[in-house]
Amino acid sequence: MKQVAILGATGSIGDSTLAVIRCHPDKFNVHTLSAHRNSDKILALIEEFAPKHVIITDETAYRTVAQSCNQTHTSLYCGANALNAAVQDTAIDMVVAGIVGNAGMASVMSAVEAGKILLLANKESIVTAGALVMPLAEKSGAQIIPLDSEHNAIYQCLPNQYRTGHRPQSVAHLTLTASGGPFWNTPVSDFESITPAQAVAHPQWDMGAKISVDSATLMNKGLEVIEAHWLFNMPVEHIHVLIHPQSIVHSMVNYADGSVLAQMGTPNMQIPISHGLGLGQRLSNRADLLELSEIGALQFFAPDVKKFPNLALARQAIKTGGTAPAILNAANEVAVAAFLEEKIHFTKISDINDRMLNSMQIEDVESVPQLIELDSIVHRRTRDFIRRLG
Ligand SMILES: NC(=O)C1=CN([C@@H]2O[C@H](COP(=O)(O)OP(=O)(O)OC[C@H]3O[C@@H](n4cnc5c(N)ncnc54)[C@H](OP(=O)(O)O)[C@@H]3O)[C@@H](O)[C@H]2O)C=CC1
Ligand SMILES: CC(=O)[C@@H](O)[C@H](O)COP(=O)(O)O
Ligand SMILES: [Mn+2]
Repeated sequence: MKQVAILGATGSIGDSTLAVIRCHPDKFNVHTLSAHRNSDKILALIEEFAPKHVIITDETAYRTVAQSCNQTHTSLYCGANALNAAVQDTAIDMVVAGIVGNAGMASVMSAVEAGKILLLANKESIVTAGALVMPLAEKSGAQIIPLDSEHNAIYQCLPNQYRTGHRPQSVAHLTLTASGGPFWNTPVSDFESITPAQAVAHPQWDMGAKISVDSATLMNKGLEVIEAHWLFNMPVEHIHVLIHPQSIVHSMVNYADGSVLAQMGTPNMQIPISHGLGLGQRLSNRADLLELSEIGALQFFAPDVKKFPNLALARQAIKTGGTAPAILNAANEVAVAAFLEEKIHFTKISDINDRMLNSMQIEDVESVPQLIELDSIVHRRTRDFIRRLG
């Protein structure tokens, strides 16, 4: 029986992880859960799974949950520091990193430091702190298994026993597929009027609001190029991107002999999560099975980086190195939140990212406290910049 901690249990990754775990009560025990603000949902999960530890990072939500929780088996804790400590519990075998944004970085580092099996969905943490996370995993023995569908696909197409953080032998390049989001076919002249409701309506995947907007601006693919750089130790020039609107081929590995291995499946996160939780065993789940005869044709196109500048900004950031990806990621978090709050137009997201990436001093990445401080500096500057935009 594997003891599992699910960080961000109330989100979309949390939902998909728990859906797989419900299919295998003999294999997994939900040891620890975390939530931020969704008190009703975490109360329902406490009732269903009776986890040993639950961490609520938002204080108000913690108080609400503490007043209503009558599960005697469960201990409740409040705040980010409690979360960082909880993931190091020696009883935990696997940590699912499903918190959205840089808020998940410290808990990812903590799980890696403790040598856990880390099932990584929270791409922002590796974008920001890849230079710290990967060497720490090497030192602690932590096994990092990507859940992000593209990176999980690549991981599945690499030889058995492949360990993340090492440059895979005989690989010419990696090909990340991108759905293109809801607007890859929309004329750029219509971008100004895109609403948050239109941007979060992803054509293929059912996901949280932030990643859905990132998919719509192609920043998600930019973050994924940086994520692939760290996870597979690949130079950015060897990480290609192809628009594939059907989201059936989740990514590919292009080997030196011309062979291309791809992983396919319906667009459902239960599939990569089952693969991660299974550690080599194929676990059943509730995702629809792939019927290629119903899909008909699979299409692939080159991305248009003029229309979607975020993809080029991400490549620039990783080539620049140091804190550049952290700055880009933090600026993007603020810009996406402002777009969702209808404070800025859709087109401003990449403008703001460009401005922040190209106006701040780049330093070497040295420590988590440095990155946390940088994150709050970029947040403040980006908010100020947005205020000045009017
Ligand atoms: N959804 C998907 O299919 C995929 C997601 N990912 C990545 O996985 C991560 C999660 O995405 P997704 O599940 O869609 O996001 P959601 O918005 O659906 O869920 C986010 C989770 O993070 C918690 N959370 C939010 N803010 C904080 C905070 N400040 N501190 C601690 N916890 C917080 C939320 O808690 P609460 O709801 O209680 O407030 C919730 O549990 C992202 O990094 C995303 O890029 C990667 C590939 C696919
Ligand atoms: C499910 C998943 O991994 C997402 O990151 C997904 O890939 C988003 O779709 P896009 O390809 O549109 O960014
Ligand atoms: Mn993805």
